[in-house]
Amino acid sequence: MNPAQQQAVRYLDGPSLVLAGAGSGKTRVITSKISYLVGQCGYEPKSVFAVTFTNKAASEMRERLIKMLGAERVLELNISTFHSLGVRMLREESKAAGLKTGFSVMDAQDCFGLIQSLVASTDKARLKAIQQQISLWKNALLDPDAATHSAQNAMMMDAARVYHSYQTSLRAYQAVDFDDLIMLPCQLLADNEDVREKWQNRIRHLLIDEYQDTNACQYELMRHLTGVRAMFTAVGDDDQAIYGWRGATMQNLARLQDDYPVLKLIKLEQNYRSTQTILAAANHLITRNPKLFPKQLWSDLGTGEAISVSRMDGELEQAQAVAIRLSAARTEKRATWKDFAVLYRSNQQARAMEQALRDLRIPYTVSGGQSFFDKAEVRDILAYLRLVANEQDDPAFIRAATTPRRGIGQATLQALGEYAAKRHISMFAAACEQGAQAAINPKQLQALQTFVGFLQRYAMRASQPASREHVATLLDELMAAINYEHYLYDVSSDDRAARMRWQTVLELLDWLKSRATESNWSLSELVQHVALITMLERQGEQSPDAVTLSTLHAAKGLEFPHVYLIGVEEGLLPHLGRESDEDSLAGGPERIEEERRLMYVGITRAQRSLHLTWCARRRRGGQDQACEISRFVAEMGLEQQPAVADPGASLTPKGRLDMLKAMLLKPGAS
Ligand SMILES: Nc1ncnc2c1ncn2[C@@H]1O[C@H](COP(=O)(O)OP(=O)(O)OP(=O)(O)O)[C@@H](O)[C@H]1O
Ligand SMILES: [Mg+2]
Repeated sequence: MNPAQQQAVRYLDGPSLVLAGAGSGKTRVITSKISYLVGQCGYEPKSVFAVTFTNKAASEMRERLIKMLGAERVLELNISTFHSLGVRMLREESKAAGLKTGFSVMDAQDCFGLIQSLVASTDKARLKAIQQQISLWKNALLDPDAATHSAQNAMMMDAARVYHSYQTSLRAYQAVDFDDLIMLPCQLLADNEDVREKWQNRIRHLLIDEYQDTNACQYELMRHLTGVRAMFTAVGDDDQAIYGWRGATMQNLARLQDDYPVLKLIKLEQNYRSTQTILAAANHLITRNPKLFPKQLWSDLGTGEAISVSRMDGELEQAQAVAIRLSAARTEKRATWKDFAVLYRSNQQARAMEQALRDLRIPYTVSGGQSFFDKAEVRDILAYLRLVANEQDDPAFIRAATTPRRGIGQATLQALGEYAAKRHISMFAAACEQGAQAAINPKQLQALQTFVGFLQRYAMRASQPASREHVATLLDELMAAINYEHYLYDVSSDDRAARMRWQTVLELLDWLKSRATESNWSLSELVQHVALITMLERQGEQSPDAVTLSTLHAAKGLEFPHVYLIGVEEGLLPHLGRESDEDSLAGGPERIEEERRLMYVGITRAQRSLHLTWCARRRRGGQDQACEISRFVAEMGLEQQPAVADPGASLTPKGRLDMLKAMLLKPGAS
C-alpha cells in the first residue's frame, strides 16, 4: 500500500471519497479497509457492509478477504450488490413494505412480458422505450403520479399511463422488479423511522465501489443507511462513468461534497495494473473529455509491448484472426487462456467471435451477454417446467399462463394475485380456490381452469420415477399441448426468425432429454437441476481456464494480462446507432463523452498487451457497408499500422480457416 492508499484505509473520522483513475487500487483499498476494520479495529464483521457493482465483483472481494481474515469471519461480512442488499432488506422488512415474505423478483424479461400484455402491442421499440422510461423514473424515485406530472411529451404520457397499471399489476402479484429493489427500501427508510434506526444502528461502516455509476435512488439509499453519522467510504472514477443511459449520474460525485462538507477527499495517482504504453494511450484519450476532477495517473511497470492496431476485411476475418493470434500468443507467452479477454461494444459482436473460438477449440466464457438460458423461447419453456416442479413460482405462473396467449388476461391475473397475497398462497393455488374464482369473468375462468387442470395432470406424471422414454414423451407432449411452434410463427417478425427460435427450442429439448437419460432423472428432478445450472452459468463459474468474451460494460473493474478490443469503428465505438435500447437517450456531446469513457474502461483493463482491430466492411441491415476506423484510435495517439502480409489473403474464408487450423493444431503447436 502506498501512503495515499494507507491514508484511505485508516481514515475513520468521517465520510471519505477516494477519487482515482483506473487501476490505482481503489477496489484494493476497499478490501484492505474491510480487513483493517475487522482485523485491527475490532469491528464486528456483521457491522461492516460493502456494496459492489456485480455479483462477480462481490465474490472476488470475498475470496480475497478469506485469505486475509479467514472464512469464518468473511461469512458474517455483508458484501453484496446494491440489488442483493435491497432484496435482503425487503425480505426482512416485508411486513413494513407491504409485501408477503415470499414475494417474487421479476427480471427484465418477465417485466417486458408484463408491459407487453398491458399495452397489447407488438411494437418492440415502443415497448422497450416504455420499459426504459419506467426504469428511469424509478431510479429518480418518481412514483406513477409524479411521473405523470413530469411527463413532457406524448411518449412520456403514454409511458406514465403504463407505469400506473404496471405498478398495480406488480403489487397484485406480490412481485417487484429490479428497480424496486432499490426504490422500495429507499422509500421504506425514508418513511419508517423504526426501520431506519434499526438499519443505521446495524451498519457501522459502509463501503461502496464504482461510486461513479450510482443513480439518484442508490445515492438516497446510501444516505438513509448511513444517517447523520455518515460513516462511509466511497471509491470511484468519474472517467469511468458508463451508465448515464441507465440513469446514473456523475453529479453524485459532486453532490457528495455538497451534502457532506466534512467529506475527506483522497486521490490515488499510481497505476499498478498497466504498462506505461497502455496508460499513456488511455490518458491521451481521456484528456479529450471535460474534467470534473483533474488527475494524473502514472505507472512504473515499464514501456512493455506496443499497442497493435489492425485493419480487418470484415467481421468473419476479424474473428478468425483474433482467435488465431490469441492462440499463438498463448504459446509464445506461455500464458493460460484466462489471461486473455476479447472485449466489444455490443452483444451481437460475440457471435462471430464465439464461432471462431469454437472452430479452433479454444475454451471461452461469455460474460455480460445473452446466454442461451436468457433467450425468450428457452425461458418460456422453462417457465412451464419450473411451474411443474414448484407451483409456488409466481413469475413462472404468470409467464406460462400468458405465453402463448390462451385468453387469460391481466384482470384475471391481478385478481389471482390479490387473492393470493391476502391468503399468503401462490397464484397457482389461488387459481384452484373458489374464493378467487368468484372474482373472475366466466370466459376467462374457463380458460384458467383448462390451463390449471392441464398443469396438475402434467405435474402428477412428471413426478413419477423416470425412464428415458418417459421424460422425452412428456416434453414432446408439452410442446404439442401448448402448440409452441405455431406460436413462434405467430409472434416472430418473419419465418426465418421463427425457424431459428424453434431450432433453439429443439436444442433445449435435446439437451434436457440427454441430461435426464444420463442421470435417470424424473422431469421434476431434471428441472431443479436446470435451475442450478443456469445459476452457475450466470456466475461464469463453469470453465476455470477460458478466454473471457465480454461487453465493455460488463468488463468494468476487471483486469486481464492481454486484451483484444474488437470492432473499433466509427458508429460502433463510439456507438451511434439508434436501434438498440441503450440508445434512446439524447445524443449530443455527452453521448460521445460517455462512449469515450467506455473506450477508456476498455483500454485500462489491459495489463501487459493491448490489441485493437477494426473492420473495413460490415453487414448492416442486410447490406455490406464500408466502415471507418474509430476516431478514438487517433485520440489515443496511435496510428494504424501497415497491414501485415497475410499468407491466406487470397483464400476464401473457409479455405483460410482450414489452412490456419492445420498450422495451429499440428502436433507441437501448443
Ligand atoms: N499498492 C499496491 N501495490 C501493488 N499492487 C497494487 C497496489 N494497489 C493495487 N495494486 C494492484 O493493482 C491492480 C489494480 O487495482 P484495483 O483493481 O484495486 O484498481 P481500481 O482502482 O479498483 O481499478 P478500476 O478503476 O479499474 O476498478 C490490482 O491487480 C491490484 O492488486
Ligand atoms: Mg475497481
